[in-house]
This record gives sequence, structure tokens and C-alpha cells, in this order.
Amino acid sequence: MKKIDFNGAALKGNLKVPGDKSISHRAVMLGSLAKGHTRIHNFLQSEDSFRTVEAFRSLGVQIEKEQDVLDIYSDGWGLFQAPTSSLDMGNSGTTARLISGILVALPFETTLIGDDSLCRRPMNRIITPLIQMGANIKSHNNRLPITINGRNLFPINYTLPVDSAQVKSAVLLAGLLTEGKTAVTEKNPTRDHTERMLPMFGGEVNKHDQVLSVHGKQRLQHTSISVPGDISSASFWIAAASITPESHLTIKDVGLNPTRTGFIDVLKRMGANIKTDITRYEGEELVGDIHVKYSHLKPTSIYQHEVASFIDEVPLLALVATQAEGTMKIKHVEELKYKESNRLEATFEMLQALNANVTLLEDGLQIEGKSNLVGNQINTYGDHRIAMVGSIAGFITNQTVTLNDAACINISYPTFFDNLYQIAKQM
Ligand SMILES: O=C(O)C1=C[C@@H](OP(=O)(O)O)[C@@H](O)[C@H](O)C1
Ligand SMILES: C=C(OP(=O)(O)O)C(=O)O
Repeated sequence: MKKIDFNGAALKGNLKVPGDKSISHRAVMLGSLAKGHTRIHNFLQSEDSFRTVEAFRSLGVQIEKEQDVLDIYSDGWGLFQAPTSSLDMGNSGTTARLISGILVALPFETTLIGDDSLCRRPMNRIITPLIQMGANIKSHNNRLPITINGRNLFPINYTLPVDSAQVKSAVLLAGLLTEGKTAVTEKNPTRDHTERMLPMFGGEVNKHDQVLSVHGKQRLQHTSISVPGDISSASFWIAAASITPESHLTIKDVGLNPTRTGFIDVLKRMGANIKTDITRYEGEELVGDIHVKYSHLKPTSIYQHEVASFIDEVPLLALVATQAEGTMKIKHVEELKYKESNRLEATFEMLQALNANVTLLEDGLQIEGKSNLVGNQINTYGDHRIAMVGSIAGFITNQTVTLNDAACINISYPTFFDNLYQIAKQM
């Protein structure tokens, strides 16, 4: 149980959020596939990103950690060893789906297990294309645990049936280890960190319109990666400052990759006062500062093509919509049903518990704005993002918000409450 009551406080000052989760996972994966010593700075120290580290250690890669710096010493993927036990993916969908794209092409058997939440999430989205490449995967009804018997694969041209960076990356990684040219077509853009990072390791990826392709058996070389701040973590503060009167906040050194900044774009359409200053590139990733001030908000429409660029921020957007002037429909977000919890239902339940006027749609939520939220008990369903959205609600509810479980926040943002206490100032 965690009680949160920030009514009457505003968000003020400067802060930095920890390293990006998606980029941290990929840096460990590509650093392990490459030969030599790769150093990663500002690595996200969270339960999910450590799952990826542990998995590659089990494949024989030497990975050393000193605070947020990781040193990876690898002989390259050709010398990975069969793990002596199952690889535990914990709660991490990204680890499970991306590593599957690697394991299918390696000459040994691996079993992937995960926690209850991960064992409920669909794996057919990666199993289908990987089996098309010739992979041998046994699953429980297309869910974890899965057992992979690695072997030589053949390249495919695959069109993503769902907008998913995890599926895109799994196929590209399998393609990287497979003779010939593997191509993936996406209907709408999804986060492109894998494609941006590969050239940092000397790899080549081609992009023509919506089609990405890789040639297999490329030689990857060690490098050094500096991970930008996580825009998904920064979004909690962007939202909180936008809806809490008298707030004025700067979040520094955040990744501003355009495939990830959809939340800022949507909030700006709602009239939010947000300015971004791009200060530099870290590798191929844009990095900058975000300045946010409280402002009056109005509803906007949500389009299918942009949803992937803020998919993890949708529960937060729903909370923001309770404070806008009018009715807002958040549509095209059925993918939320397949995250750590059914986030569509968990968000609906949370907003109802907080006294908002909200309707569950087939593919989203309809939210009446200008709600006076009332603190209540929130069931987080063990989902880190739901727990953090519930905490942010504590800035605008007139009574305490109580989370049944806040420990799940360690999955992506262990320093969330430290950051919260740093910037929440009683007025
Ligand atoms: O590739 C990634 O790092 C991620 C992709 C998204 O999932 P999908 O690919 O399932 O949309 C996102 O929800 C997840 O938090 C991280
Ligand atoms: C969906 C998420 O992560 P994953 O799919 O890696 O579990 C998330 O972090 O919100």
C-alpha cells in the first residue's frame, strides 16, 4: 500500500529522468552481439533492463556494472553458449520478444519463462514471422514459456499486422543472423531505436519509405553508447505539470526521437504549454530539454497513425483528459489490452474510482473533462505505468490516492518517488 497526497502542491524546478528503457535493452543486445568491449553510459537501472543483462550473461557474455555504466565484453554472437537453465524474462515484454529474434538463429535450445503478467501476453506476433523464417519454437498457446531450438533460418519479407517495434526488431535481429536480405514493412511508424543503433555498431540497415531491410551475417563492432533520458518517464512530469496549477518545470537531457514524442504532440494540440530544445545527438538519437508550464487544456482527436508514438503514455493521456474543457475520445488504442495489464480496463477502473466520468469503448476511452477527481484506492494490477499514473493523480485529487502496490514501479522507474519529492513544492 502506498498513500499519495500532493493536493495543493505544484511541480517546480529542474530534473533529470533515468535512461531510456527501450534504448537500454537494445544497447545490451547489440553490445552482446558485437565483438569487443562496448561501454554503455546512463544505462537504466530497473528490473526490466536488468532482465536483458542477466539473459545475455546466461549466454556467456561478460557484463560488468558500475552504477549506471555497463561494460560488455563479448566474443560476438557466434560464440554464445547454451544457457544452463531457463532464461527468466520477468515482466519484460521487450526482453522476451527481442531476444527470441536472436535465439531462433543460434545452434542450441533455450526456454524462456516469465512472470504471470508476461505469461498472459501474446507471443504469436513474433512466433508467426519467426516460424516463417524456419524457426523451431514451441509455446503454450502462443504464450510463455516458449522453447526455442535455434537453427539456420532463411530471410523473409514481412509486413507487420500490428504496429509494434518489438515485432519489427525481433524480425530485424533474426535477419541480422541469417544469410540473405530480410525486410520488414510497417504500416505506421514505430519506435526506431534498433535501426538507429545498428550503424553505431558498424551494421547496415536500409530504409525505403516504410520498408526496412538488413543483410545477414554482418560483422558488428563494439562501440560506446550514451542512453538519453526516457521520454516515457519524463511524460509523467510533463502531464503532472500541465494539469497542476502554478507548475513550471524543466526536464533535462531527454530522448526526443520523433517516433517517441507523440505524447508531447498530442498535449500541444490540447493547448499545453510545452517547449522542447534539442541540444544534441547521442549517436543517432536526438536529445534535449523539455520546458512545461500549467495551462488550460481542450480535447483533441487521436489518429491511428500516431498511436505507436505514445502507446505507453495512453493511460496518462486519459488522466490529462479528465482536466480538459469538454469530452475527449481516445480511440485506436486496443493494443493497450496486451500490455503488462489490460491497460484499457485498468485505466477505466482507475478513473472511475477517482470519480471521473469515463466510458469504456471497444478500442479506447471516452472521458468527460473538467472532472473534480476524488482520491480513492487504486488497483495497479501490478502494472508500473498504472501505478505511476495513479500517483500523478495525487496532484489533483482532493483526498489521498492509495495504490495497492507501488513496488511494480521498479520495473521501469525505480527513482520515480525520489524525483517526485524533488519537484513537488507545497504552495
Ligand atoms: O520496442 C520497445 O522497446 C517497446 C515497444 C512497445 O511495445 P510494442 O512493440 O508491443 O508496441 C512499447 O509498448 C514497449 O514499452 C517498449
Ligand atoms: C509495455 C511496456 O514494456 P514491455 O512491453 O517491455 O513489458 C512498458 O514499459 O510500458
